[in-house]
Amino acid sequence: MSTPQFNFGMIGLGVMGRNFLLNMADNKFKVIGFDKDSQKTSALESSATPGTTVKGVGTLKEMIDLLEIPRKIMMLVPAGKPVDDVIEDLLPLVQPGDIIIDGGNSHYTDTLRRVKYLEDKKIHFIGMGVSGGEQGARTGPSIMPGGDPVAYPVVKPMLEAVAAKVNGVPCVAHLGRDAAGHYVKMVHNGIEYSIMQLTTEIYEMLHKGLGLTNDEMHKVFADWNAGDLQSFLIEITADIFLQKDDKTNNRLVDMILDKAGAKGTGKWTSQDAMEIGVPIPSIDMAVTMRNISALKEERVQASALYKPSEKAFPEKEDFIKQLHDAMFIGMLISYAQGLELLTKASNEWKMEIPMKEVVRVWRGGCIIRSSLLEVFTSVYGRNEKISNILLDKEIANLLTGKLANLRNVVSKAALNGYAASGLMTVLSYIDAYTSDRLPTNLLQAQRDYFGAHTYERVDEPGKFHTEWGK
Ligand SMILES: NC(=O)C1=CN([C@@H]2O[C@H](COP(=O)(O)OP(=O)(O)OC[C@H]3O[C@@H](n4cnc5c(N)ncnc54)[C@H](OP(=O)(O)O)[C@@H]3O)[C@@H](O)[C@H]2O)C=CC1
Ligand SMILES: O=C(CO)[C@H](O)[C@H](O)COP(=O)(O)O
Repeated sequence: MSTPQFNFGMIGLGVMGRNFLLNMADNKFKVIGFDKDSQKTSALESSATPGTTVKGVGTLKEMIDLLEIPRKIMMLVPAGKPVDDVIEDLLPLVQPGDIIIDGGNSHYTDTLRRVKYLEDKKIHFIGMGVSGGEQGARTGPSIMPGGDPVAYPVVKPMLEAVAAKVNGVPCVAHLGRDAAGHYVKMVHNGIEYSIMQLTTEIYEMLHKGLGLTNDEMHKVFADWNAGDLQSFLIEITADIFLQKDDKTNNRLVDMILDKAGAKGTGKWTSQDAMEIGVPIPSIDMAVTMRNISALKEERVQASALYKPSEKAFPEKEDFIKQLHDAMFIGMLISYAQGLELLTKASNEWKMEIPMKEVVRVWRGGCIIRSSLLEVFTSVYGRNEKISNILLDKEIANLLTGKLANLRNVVSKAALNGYAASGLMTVLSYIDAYTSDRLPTNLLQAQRDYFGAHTYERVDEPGKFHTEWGK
């Protein structure tokens, strides 16, 4: 048996695993990697920074023998069966006290099951969200671990070393019990879906409505990124407009088919929100719009039957300002809905998620990092138990001044045939959430009429039933 000399092992050396491991090596940890694709394993060492200690091995047994005890082994493999396969492969090799980390986008219920399964075998299991994509994993991701309170302090110094830093503080924290880390990452992705959907709607109106070129749209998004919309997603959107296509010399964005892919985290966010009754319509709509985008052939047929082409908007500068405000409110509402889901799911599923830490950890490294997260950190600093950040006065002030512009954008989109479903949903959500009397009294009357479901009254407590029409 070889002398254990390595600090950390990684299984899965694809986009995320390879980069995360090289980041660990850059931070002076001695690391070892394995992938079932032997080409990825052999490519690992040659991509390491000179002077760092990185080893690729051909079997898990070699990795296990070379790791110091307790072993710290992370996997970044696709969610689902591959995670269970890796666990089964590891079980005959590891020993009680060893730590396995799943850093992929696993469904939180799978993580709960795995925590229990491995607990019985005295193996620590940490479900951990990682965000930042390829570049983030290499230079500093946002890291969202949860679960095992005994194992976390053991890996904490390593995670703090590789995480993104904001003002010198690492973007990692223990985010709650059991599967909380994966729950937080799931909702992070739901928010990501919503913000991305909104940017597509703004793009459509800038491009088709105002006739802006890619260069002009680059400038709009770059300007926005220099102001109160500063965020990774606005920044990369600005970049995307400049990218040339190698094959045609057109801009690449114009050559990409309008069919969105999805790996599932957005849908899971919506499913869980429905399960526990938390309204997150902007995230739901973003999932729905990806589904509509996938119906390309049907859309082409339908457009020949129904669709008048979108009309141009006359006034340019004013409308760009209105679009800015619509995007700002949309981004804020995407977070508000996701954060409310986290707050309520934390209670429902007893995860003890520290909300102030969540928004702090999201400030750097992750796909949804933005300057708004600084504002939310202050909101949770004032009241960590707040159920929805819209109930905070500072947030209300930020939002109300821009609301008229969102209304203008939504009404122009509707009148001119733009499918701005995300922005429309944002506006309806605000109007409903801030309404002290919804028309739901009529709905309750209908339920009682046909099903004797009873209703409550405005003037008296209790449940009532009426023999309607008698
Ligand atoms: N890409 C991204 O931006 C992000 C991804 N994630 C999540 O991280 C995880 C990994 O993603 P990503 O790196 O993009 O995926 P990749 O497909 O690029 O890499 C996964 C690697 O794991 C290997 N693998 C699969 N099963 C096993 C196994 N049983 N033993 C050893 N190796 C195995 C795969 O090999 P093979 O190809 O031969 O199957 C592949 O090389 C996923 O859960 C993903 O959702 C999270 C944040 C961002
Ligand atoms: O986790 C991520 C970013 O945070 C991954 O990039 C994920 O794949 C994005 O989700 P989808 O593929 O469904 O768009």
